[in-house]
Amino acid sequence: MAALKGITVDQAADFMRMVAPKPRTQKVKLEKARGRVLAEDVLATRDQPPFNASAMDGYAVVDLISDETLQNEPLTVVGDSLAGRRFKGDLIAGEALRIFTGAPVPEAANAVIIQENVDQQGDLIFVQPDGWASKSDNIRPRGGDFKAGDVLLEAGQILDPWSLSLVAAAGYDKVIVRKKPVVAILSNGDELVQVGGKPKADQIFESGSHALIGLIEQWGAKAKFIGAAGDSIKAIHKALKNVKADLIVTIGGASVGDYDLVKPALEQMGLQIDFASINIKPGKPTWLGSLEGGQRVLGLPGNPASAMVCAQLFLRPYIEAALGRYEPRSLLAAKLTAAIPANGPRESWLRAVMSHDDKGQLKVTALRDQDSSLVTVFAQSNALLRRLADAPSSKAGDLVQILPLERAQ
Ligand SMILES: Nc1nc2c(c(=O)[nH]1)N[C@H]1C(S)=C(S)[C@@H](COP(=O)(O)OP(=O)(O)OC[C@H]3O[C@@H](n4cnc5c(N)ncnc54)[C@H](O)[C@@H]3O)O[C@H]1N2
Ligand code: MOO
Repeated sequence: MAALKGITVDQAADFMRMVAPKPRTQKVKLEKARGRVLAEDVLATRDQPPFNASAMDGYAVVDLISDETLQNEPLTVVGDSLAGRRFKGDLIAGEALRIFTGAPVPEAANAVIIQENVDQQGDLIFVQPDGWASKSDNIRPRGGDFKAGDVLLEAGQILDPWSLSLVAAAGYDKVIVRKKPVVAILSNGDELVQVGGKPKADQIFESGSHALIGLIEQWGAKAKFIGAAGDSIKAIHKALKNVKADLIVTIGGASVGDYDLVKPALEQMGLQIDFASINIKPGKPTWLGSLEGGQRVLGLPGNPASAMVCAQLFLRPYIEAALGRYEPRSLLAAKLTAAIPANGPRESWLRAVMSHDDKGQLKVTALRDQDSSLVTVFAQSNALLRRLADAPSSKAGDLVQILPLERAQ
């Protein structure tokens, strides 16, 4: 494909989905499966519960319930049924079975009377006058939760704690999930010092990778941090030469400055550019290319907001596609709390704070300073506010589109 310059946000996101590798699968133990994407439907192999089960502690009885004349007669307790150990035998009219929550109910029994409604004297029980249960009361029918053959979870679903419990209830100790795509990250710039190091007067701490690694893992991929390379073709080349990953992401050095050396370094590795920039603010210099042999590289700009907005909009769709999840961006409508000016020619994604008003309606405030270098502003925001290219100004109360960010994970 010819290199595309200044493509739209939607074109770039679609392109990222298109070049993502086909989903691969692996089997994992259930205790390692949280957050993974199911690759196959999970089918129930047996009924749950596998027998009619008592919902209460009490006495299982045979149908006397409709026959009020017999309700004053005592019943003879003939045994007990415990959760995990059933009563071997059945009941007939006039008999009762001591039974506990979760225990199998014999075939002939059709109600469980809770023990609070019963007086027991030796082997006999007397049901209090208003203590009779109605038919089937307090019995959970076999298969009431799910039946053998039911599709419990579908391929493509993310295994969260609740769905893991369902997989366990169905008896599986392993599940087939989509393999995590591997995303390698290289930061670049002589000015960057890793946390723990001592920055010189003209240096800053490297921070971008810390957000990026977390986001990549939150989105279901495996992040591999290569480190920070200085501004030299040799250092960048060396850092990326033997990297094995589905995608390499570089942070910084994406622009046109004399020391933006990522692309020149990769040219030695046969770099072919897919697109060289995107019509977006922040993040215009974001680019994509592939090396000799097909290794794809996504170049994110160094400014923290540019890197994170573009990771959200372009890296996430790549990861989702590699996990077999084709999810449209889920934008919500929110009411502006304060006016925003007309937009320029680049589609903008403003760092913003969303919340609900007292009527439960979503509202949003664009943060005041949208300079893409500000880590504090990004750290405060919980949504991105989308402004189409050349959008006119909007006033307080207007509805705008927002993309919620999944914070606190
Ligand atoms: N003449 C032009 N200059 C610039 C243009 C342009 O079109 N013409 N584009 C601007 C835009 S837009 C952006 S965004 C930046 C992106 O530039 P780079 O990707 O080359 O980023 P750097 O110059 O390497 O860094 C920018 C900024 O971010 C800091 N940084 C870099 N990496 C990290 C990191 N891992 N952690 C924390 N901070 C990082 C770096 O120190 C710089 O301050 O270019 C504009 N210039
Ligand atoms: O587009 Mo740059 O990303 O303005 O900061």
